[in-house]
Amino acid sequence: MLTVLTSHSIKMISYLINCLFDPIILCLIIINCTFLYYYLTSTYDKWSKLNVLHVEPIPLFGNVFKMMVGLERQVQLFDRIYHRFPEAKICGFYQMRIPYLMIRDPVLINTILIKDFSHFVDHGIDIDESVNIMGRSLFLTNGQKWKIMRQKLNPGFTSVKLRGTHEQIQKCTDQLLNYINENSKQKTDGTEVNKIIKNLTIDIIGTCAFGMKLDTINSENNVNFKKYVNKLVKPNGKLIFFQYLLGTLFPKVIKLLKIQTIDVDATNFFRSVFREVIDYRTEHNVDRNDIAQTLMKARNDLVLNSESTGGENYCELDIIANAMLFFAAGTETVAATASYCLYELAINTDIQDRLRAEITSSKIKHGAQININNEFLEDLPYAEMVINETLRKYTLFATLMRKATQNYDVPGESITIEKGQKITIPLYSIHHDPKYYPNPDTFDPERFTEEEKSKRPNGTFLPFGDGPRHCIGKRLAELELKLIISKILSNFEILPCEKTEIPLTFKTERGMITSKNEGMDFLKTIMPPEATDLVDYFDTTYVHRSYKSVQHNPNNGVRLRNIAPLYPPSIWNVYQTTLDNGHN
Ligand code: HEM
Repeated sequence: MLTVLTSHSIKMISYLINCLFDPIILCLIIINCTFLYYYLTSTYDKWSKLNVLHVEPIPLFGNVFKMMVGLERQVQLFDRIYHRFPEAKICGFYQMRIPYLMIRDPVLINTILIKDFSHFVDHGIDIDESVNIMGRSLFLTNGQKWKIMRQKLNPGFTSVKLRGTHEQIQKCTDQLLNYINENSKQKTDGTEVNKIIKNLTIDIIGTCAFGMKLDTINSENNVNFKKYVNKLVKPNGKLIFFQYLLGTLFPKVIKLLKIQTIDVDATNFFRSVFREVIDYRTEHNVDRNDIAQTLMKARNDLVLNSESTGGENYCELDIIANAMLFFAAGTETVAATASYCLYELAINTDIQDRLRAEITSSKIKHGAQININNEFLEDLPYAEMVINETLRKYTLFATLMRKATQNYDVPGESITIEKGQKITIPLYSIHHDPKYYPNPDTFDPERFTEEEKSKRPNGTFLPFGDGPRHCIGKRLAELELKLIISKILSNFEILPCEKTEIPLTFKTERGMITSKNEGMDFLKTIMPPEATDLVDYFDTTYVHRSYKSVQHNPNNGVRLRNIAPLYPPSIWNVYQTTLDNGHN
């Protein structure tokens, strides 16, 4: 058998070699290669013609060779280009054969995102909606179709609407606390914080966007939900290969091939779930004033009655795509940010202590010891500083993207950005530029005091983007983050454990910068049982830890005096009384 195969292979190879020396075939190969070479490099003179500073491209790869062969991450590529021209407002590079313009100057960024937004409406990612339903979602739709859909969905994310979801979100975070509590009793070597917060965020979007109680944290019944959300957010080899690789080189061929790049089962699953929600709500006259209701109203206005569609056609799939997008965009992002934040709090206990003190005092001030209320959430300035610093240091998306939808004369420069030009705004690099953030690798919430913020130009802090196309879920994400952090810190002390990776290493997955070894995943959460009497007072274990350190530390008192100013007098008095009453 083997001999037969080998003799066949030899014949085949010698036939091919003969072909190669056939003058006609050789000629055809040379013509094709020349044509291909010309096609792949024909765009490479764009930036030199326009006198834009740029990185010299190499055939086929442009400037992304290192990234394509795995020698650098996407964020490193953009950072390399950003630092290559430190004085330039804009610079050019080539992603394979496509010329990109990087906007470096914060003032220009601000103008493009906000004042001159009408010239840069689109994200500029072309995904054929007939092969991937996500092409219909808000993130990927363009022009007028995006504008109308965004107007319809915006009302679901206003502060007033979100207030209506506090209770739902709070119930989910309570489940999280119970889970951590049980888990930390059973597992003493650390809690997989990131994993359980991911489940929590699925529950939160489930309740807010679908009006469903999923309880992913506790039950394995929701394997379907977990499975299909994962399919939406996990890297999809087919999508990367056909859409991003071949699609960049031969967009027309890929359009013709119509290869499905999204899991059809996931689409069908979300479709049937959303249908059930619609049927249930219609039948039972449920009007919950939540995001699900906003989606249903959009369906009524744009699909069923097709009023105010400005000539655009919408169908049921457009609505389902957005429900799916909320899961894809609203779960991993919040979970990763919350986990990074807890990681930093675990290794910076002074920040953890100060934050807990603020949470405790705000709870008492606003009577939110049992049920968190709106006044409490709005009175957490230090928590906002800590969250902003997390969003800066752990910028999830390396860049923002835009495409010029009209010709645009760059103010103060002799260059016109042509209609169709793709633009990159290097978020990560700006958030880590020592010019705006000295010692950028240090976690320092003080960068976000009002005074420090006023020293930086607009356009230097954009974790959610900016302007009319900024992240629609920004308020929801901030609300979730405050709730998650304040609930956890009120009940647990967070410490690094053996599995915690210090410092963290990173990778880029699905365009999102994530920790490589899930190193921020494992943290120790402790709630010593003997602290419960103090927990009654403060709903926190902070006092217990200080109290313990007082007990065991020969210099006791010193630490207490040091931390005293962090507490408002009311709390400090109770604390002292507790110690005086014999706990010391
Ligand atoms: C920490 C959490 C989050 C971060 C850092 C984040 C970041 C971003 C960024 C950078 C953009 C692009 C904005 C631009 O182009 O100017 C975006 C868009 C978007 N985000 Fe978020 N996001 C987060 C959470 C959420 C949540 C919770 C939801 C929804 C439930 C959500 C839904 C969306 C949607 C639908 C878009 C597309 C908006 C449009 O094109 O009109 N995001 N997000």
